[in-house]
Amino acid sequence: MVILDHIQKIFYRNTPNENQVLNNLSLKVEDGDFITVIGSNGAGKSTMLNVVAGVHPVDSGSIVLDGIDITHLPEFRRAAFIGRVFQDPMLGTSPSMTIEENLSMAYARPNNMTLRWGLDFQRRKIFKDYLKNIPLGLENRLSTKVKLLSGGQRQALTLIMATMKKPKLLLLDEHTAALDPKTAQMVNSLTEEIVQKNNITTIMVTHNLEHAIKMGNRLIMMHKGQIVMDLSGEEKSTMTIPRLLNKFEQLQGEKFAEDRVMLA
Ligand SMILES: Nc1ncnc2c1ncn2[C@@H]1O[C@H](COP(=O)(O)OP(=O)(O)OP(=O)(O)O)[C@@H](O)[C@H]1O
Repeated sequence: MVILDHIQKIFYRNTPNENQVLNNLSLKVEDGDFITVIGSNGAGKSTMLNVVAGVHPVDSGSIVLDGIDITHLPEFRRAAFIGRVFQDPMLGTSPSMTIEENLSMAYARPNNMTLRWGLDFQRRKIFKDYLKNIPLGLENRLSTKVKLLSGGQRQALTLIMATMKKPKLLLLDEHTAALDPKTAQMVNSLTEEIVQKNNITTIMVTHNLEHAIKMGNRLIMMHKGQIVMDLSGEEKSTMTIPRLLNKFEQLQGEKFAEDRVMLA
């Protein structure tokens, strides 16, 4: 279980540009929850993921994971049990290394954070088996350098690397937003499959309202650094895009047409 308790995050504190981005935000994430997170630009969605991952320190409040207070744990220590996939397919993998070298590094974590990873017949077989699950033919390209892969192939690989050692928590920050719709669908299906199969607790930020409704078991909406809607069960499955847009418009006090929400 992950508990965010009254988190405050202020950028440029005590300056004319002071910006309170997380405003007393509290969230309890149950084991096995797959939460989709929506909200308008600047609502604080990425910042919430970043404070959980330890990228930014919080100004107050606490973060507890499985009963352990990780509020002040550095990012690299949290990386041992928190998997992340970002929007940019260039992040998350080492481009000049081969697919199998990248997988091997991920496989060595969290016990071995050095480059002392090895490749042998058995490991190659494990990697091939992982890759066989994705309809991209990567299982036959283990020695291809990652920089030669498409964005979708890289995101799929990053997802596999982030979940290979079953993290306690998986953070997905618009991880399909930069992909074409068909590839995004493939990566989303792979996400659901991996998350369900391994019962990985997941928080996924998305601007795609259809994905937010269809994927996961819980949907939260953020606005001005707070959670303003938290749906699960039938309330979530019967939610519609027009009703979500309506809620956005009520919160913003204006028509939502100019925001970056996609209706695809
Ligand atoms: N590292 C940072 N330093 C200063 N300000 C930041 C930093 N990261 C985010 N912010 C500010 O925090 C606010 C919220 O940003 P955040 O990226 O969390 O929003 P978001 O809900 O993810 O938005 P979007 O949907 O546009 O990605 C914005 O005003 C942003 O400029």
